[in-house]
Amino acid sequence: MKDLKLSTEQKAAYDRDGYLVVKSFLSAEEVGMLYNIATDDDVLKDKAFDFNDQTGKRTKLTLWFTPGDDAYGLLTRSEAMVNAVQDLLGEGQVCHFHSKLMQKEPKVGGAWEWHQDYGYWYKNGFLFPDALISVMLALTEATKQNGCLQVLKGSHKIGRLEHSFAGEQQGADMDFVNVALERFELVHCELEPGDLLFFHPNTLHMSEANLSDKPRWSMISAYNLAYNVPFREKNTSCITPVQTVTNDAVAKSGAKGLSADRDFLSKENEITLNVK
Ligand SMILES: O=C(O)CCC(=O)C(=O)O
Ligand SMILES: [Fe+2]
Repeated sequence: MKDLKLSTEQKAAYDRDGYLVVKSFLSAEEVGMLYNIATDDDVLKDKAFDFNDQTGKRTKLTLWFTPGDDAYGLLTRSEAMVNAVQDLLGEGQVCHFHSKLMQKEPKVGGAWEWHQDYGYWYKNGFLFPDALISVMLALTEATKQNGCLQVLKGSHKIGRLEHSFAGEQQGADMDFVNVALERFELVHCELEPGDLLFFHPNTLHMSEANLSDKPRWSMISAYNLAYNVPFREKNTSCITPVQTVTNDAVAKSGAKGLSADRDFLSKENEITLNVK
């Protein structure tokens, strides 16, 4: 794992563009181990649920809140990751809101409509979007062919847009999205395994269905600063400061998978499916 010391230029790029790519954060061995856990682990499979797009295509995802001492928990608690998040979010105690393993399978992996993550998190009752961030870690390569993430560069400056249901997802108001598509540059965030993509909760993003014959797996972790106390979300991980571990913890974890007694999200408890 690379010790991420973000430069002033990288921080400025995040503030200006609403996203930042960091190449080769994990070594090939580390990302190989994480991908093997993701594909072989029965707990991760059992706790996965389908999230359907508008056309009925599905993305499997497994979401948990509190980071443990398994390889994924250690990764999200690593000093490198937490310090990078701290650099981008500024002052406050860094907390892990949740991580989700996105399993976009060949031919069936669904699309994600244009949205802002704050379209969801507003419904959880978070007041301060600037205190939240998403970090995508590529476990496989993500390309145009297998449905990599697309962002509108600089669109986080718009502020929160209205969101409504698009399948089971939250989609941003398309009148605004269509204008934003004319005014902001569209960037395909192609990633290699082990790369990171940080993005602001108001950055408009989407991804196409995976019609290729290659899987597109990734983990998306969301972090929050402790002062940003949500009024609907009942899980306390988002206001519990991360207990950091050293950067070699993942490599030393012995490929430990998630335990079944973690606080996994079930679909019935997903707030955005229940709040209008
Ligand atoms: O994995 C993707 O393509 C996008 C997922 C996403 O934007 C989300 O879960 O909020
Ligand atoms: Fe998103």
